[in-house]
Amino acid sequence: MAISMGKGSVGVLTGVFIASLAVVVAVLLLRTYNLPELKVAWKGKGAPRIELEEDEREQLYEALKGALRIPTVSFSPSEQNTTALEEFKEYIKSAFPRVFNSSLVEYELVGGYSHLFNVQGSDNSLLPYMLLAHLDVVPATPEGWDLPPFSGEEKDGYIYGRGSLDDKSRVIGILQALEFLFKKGYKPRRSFYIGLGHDEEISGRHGAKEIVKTLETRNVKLEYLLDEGFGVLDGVIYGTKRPIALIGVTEKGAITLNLTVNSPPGHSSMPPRESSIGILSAALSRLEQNRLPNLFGTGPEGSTFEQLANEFYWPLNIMMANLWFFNPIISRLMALTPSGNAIVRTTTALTIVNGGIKANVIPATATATVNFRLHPAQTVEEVLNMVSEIIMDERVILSAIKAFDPLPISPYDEENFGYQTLKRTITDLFSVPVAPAVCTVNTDSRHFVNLTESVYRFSPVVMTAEDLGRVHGLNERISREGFETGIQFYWQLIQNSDSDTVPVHRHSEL
Ligand SMILES: CCCCCCCC/C=C\CCCCCCCC(=O)N[C@@H](CCSC)C(=O)O
Ligand SMILES: [Zn+2]
Ligand SMILES: [Zn+2]
Repeated sequence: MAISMGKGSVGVLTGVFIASLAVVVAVLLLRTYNLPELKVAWKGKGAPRIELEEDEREQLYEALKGALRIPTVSFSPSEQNTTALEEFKEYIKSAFPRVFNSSLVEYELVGGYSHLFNVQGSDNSLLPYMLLAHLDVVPATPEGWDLPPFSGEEKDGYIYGRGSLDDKSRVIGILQALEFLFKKGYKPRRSFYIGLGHDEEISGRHGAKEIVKTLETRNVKLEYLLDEGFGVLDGVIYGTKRPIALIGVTEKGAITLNLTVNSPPGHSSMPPRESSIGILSAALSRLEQNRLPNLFGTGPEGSTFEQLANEFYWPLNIMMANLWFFNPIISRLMALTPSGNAIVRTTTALTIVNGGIKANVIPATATATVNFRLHPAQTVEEVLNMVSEIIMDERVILSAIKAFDPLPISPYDEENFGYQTLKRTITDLFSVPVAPAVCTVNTDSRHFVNLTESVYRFSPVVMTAEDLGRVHGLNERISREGFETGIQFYWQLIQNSDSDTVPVHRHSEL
């Protein structure tokens, strides 16, 4: 049936189309002008800044350098440098005498090499909080480094060493801040714990997990917990006008999946039509080619970009403020870079492959390992089902050797003490916008979810994209200034956490 329209109907339709377009544009603009104001001023005074003497300043750099010289390497899940872990124990005792000798501190060793400090506050009606860090590091050999990775040497204002970012600077930073606080006569009002794990790089099984067990037997509940995270990102998020602090309010889940293919072995002169290596390779290729779905906006990453909309240059600011409309474009743009892709979906990384023993032998077995990092909107079960459907080959035997769901989303509303205290401390010190974010890597904090719903991940340092590449990479280093600012952060955070009320901010021009 042919549909005919008169001139009048065309005019009406055009009018309706233009009016709808005008409404959409008006809504977009209105939402953009109503964006939350990120320049905040806080009611009441925060903790004052630390004033350091020159000798104290030198002392803090030396404390970090000494820690970097101890090679507390976690080589594999079954191999750690235990001599170095022993040495580290003695080292912190001598570097921070006030912390270890204070009558306000109960100290204990957990899991052999992890450290737990309970700092007694004067007001037992306040729930304690916890600062978490880890003292083990990933391996490093001197090749490719400007200065040896375990020398703690300094060049052009930067202290080099494995662990200078991840995570010894936080271990030393937290202890140094407390040492200075005790030196100035500080007595906390709110109790707090410091936990220093010794095996975070190999899952935290004997360190963080044992600390959790210890606290659970004492029925400890925490107001909030702070662990390592991405920090203040400078030029890392495409299109932003200035550095931005991201507080990790959740962590992606993970699956380590082993793939095995068995086939009859034999002489390479008479190969079968398909070999174990061929079948495995085809499965791996299908996994890499068929990425898991783009889920941008279904997890807390939507809040990150909406809250930061004002911080993007035009036209990204309008697009971020109106994800309900621009989601399809933004999600595709994000997927173009590895770091953006890690935010929008469950990622698939082929990490280990093995097969064959000799050039003229068809191997009986080929194996591979694939590491998935789960988007907050997916579960282990869903991902494993999708993976089976993508591989679609029963000859490939799948076995998950490690799997956990994405971590719960910690509260980041205006009523939450931990989030707002962190936010206040960050804005006072760094004067940058703060937003909740998904942490795309895993931390020891994931073991603590039964002790508090308020688990946050944030490292108090400004990081460029180049700096991020140094974490687990070559020439890991921290600037003198960056390290001192980090200590300042813990100095202020510990004092701000003494409050019994949630910090209140008012939107204003700063
Ligand atoms: C005085 C304080 C100074 C603060 C300086 C801190 C600088 C830290 C900057 C960035 C750190 C980035 C955080 C990276 C965390 C990486 C965690 C990680 O790799 N986890 C592993 C866990 C392995 S468990 C088998 C992972 O694979 O996800
Ligand atoms: Zn770390
Ligand atoms: Zn690490």
